[in-house]
Amino acid sequence: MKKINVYLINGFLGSGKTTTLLKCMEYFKGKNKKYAIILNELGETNIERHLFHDESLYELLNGCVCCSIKDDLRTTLDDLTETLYKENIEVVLLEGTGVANPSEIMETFNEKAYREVFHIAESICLIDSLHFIEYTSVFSSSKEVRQLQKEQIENGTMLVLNKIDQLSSKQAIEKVEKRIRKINADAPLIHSKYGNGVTEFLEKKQINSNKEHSISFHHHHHHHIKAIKLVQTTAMTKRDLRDFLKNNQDKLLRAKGTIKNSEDQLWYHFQYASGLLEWQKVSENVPNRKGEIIIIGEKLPKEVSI
Ligand SMILES: Nc1nc2c(ncn2[C@@H]2O[C@H](COP(=O)(O)OP(=O)(O)OP(=O)(O)O)[C@@H](O)[C@H]2O)c(=O)[nH]1
Repeated sequence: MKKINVYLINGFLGSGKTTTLLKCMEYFKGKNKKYAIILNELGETNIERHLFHDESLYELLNGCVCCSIKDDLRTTLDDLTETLYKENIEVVLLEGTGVANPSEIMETFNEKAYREVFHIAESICLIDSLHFIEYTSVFSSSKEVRQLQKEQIENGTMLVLNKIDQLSSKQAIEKVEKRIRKINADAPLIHSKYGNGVTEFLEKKQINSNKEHSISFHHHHHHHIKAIKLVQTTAMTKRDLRDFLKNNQDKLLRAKGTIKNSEDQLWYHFQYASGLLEWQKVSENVPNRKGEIIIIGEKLPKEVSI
């Protein structure tokens, strides 16, 4: 039986994984290939669920805990295997958490039971061009963060230097590339803005070969990045949130969520990555909606309130 092609989308927090996943979904839709999505989210709820309508969606919600992800993934893959053929699913798109080591995921797919069904077609590693140097510098990042990024890049079969629009000079791009190449000298590398170019690469590759390639895993443990989920119980203004993020910027790597703004009583999704905060008005109406904020960082206190 023909194996199901799996596309892993990894990369550090805020590097553009979801943006790229959405582009991949469009691509496979255009090819009339049915896909299932596996989201490996931090925190207990998937904040980005609203981006995925009517899709075959599976969620791994405890992804940040080293190793427990394997059990979660096995359960998901067992469920998925049952429905794959019934629903004619040909492709699986899996987005890792920004802080998971992709080798855990690859190792699970490589177990005998799953190897017979699935084939990892590509392990796409997104890199945030603007912050990569900072995130891998001994002066501005922790050992855990550096190690994690190294593992993600080592395990990529395709490297995507994303957010290239944020780098102003050729020299800056070369510096990032040089550092990436020290970690992974062989995988093809593309420059990208908002995940553009990834599907074109996949298309070209598919035309050139249908051969299976073997992927080796590089695996280390131990990182102390954690996610905290906050439920919004009291009214909040956009400014409250902005102040909170600003005051905690040294500890925060990423935040996202949905909140009700007490000024106009409207709901907003927000994204905070690399120090930048973006808002998007919520269009869909969900009865009894609750505000939710996921913050991800190092050295976060046990309890946080905004
Ligand atoms: N300027 C710029 N912004 C980008 C680019 N790609 C993505 N973004 C923005 O960066 C933010 C994070 O992008 P996501 O696609 O959510 O990143 P992610 O890797 O899925 O984030 P996590 O799931 O938290 O790890 C969003 O606000 C995107 O719109 C890019 O190429 N350039």
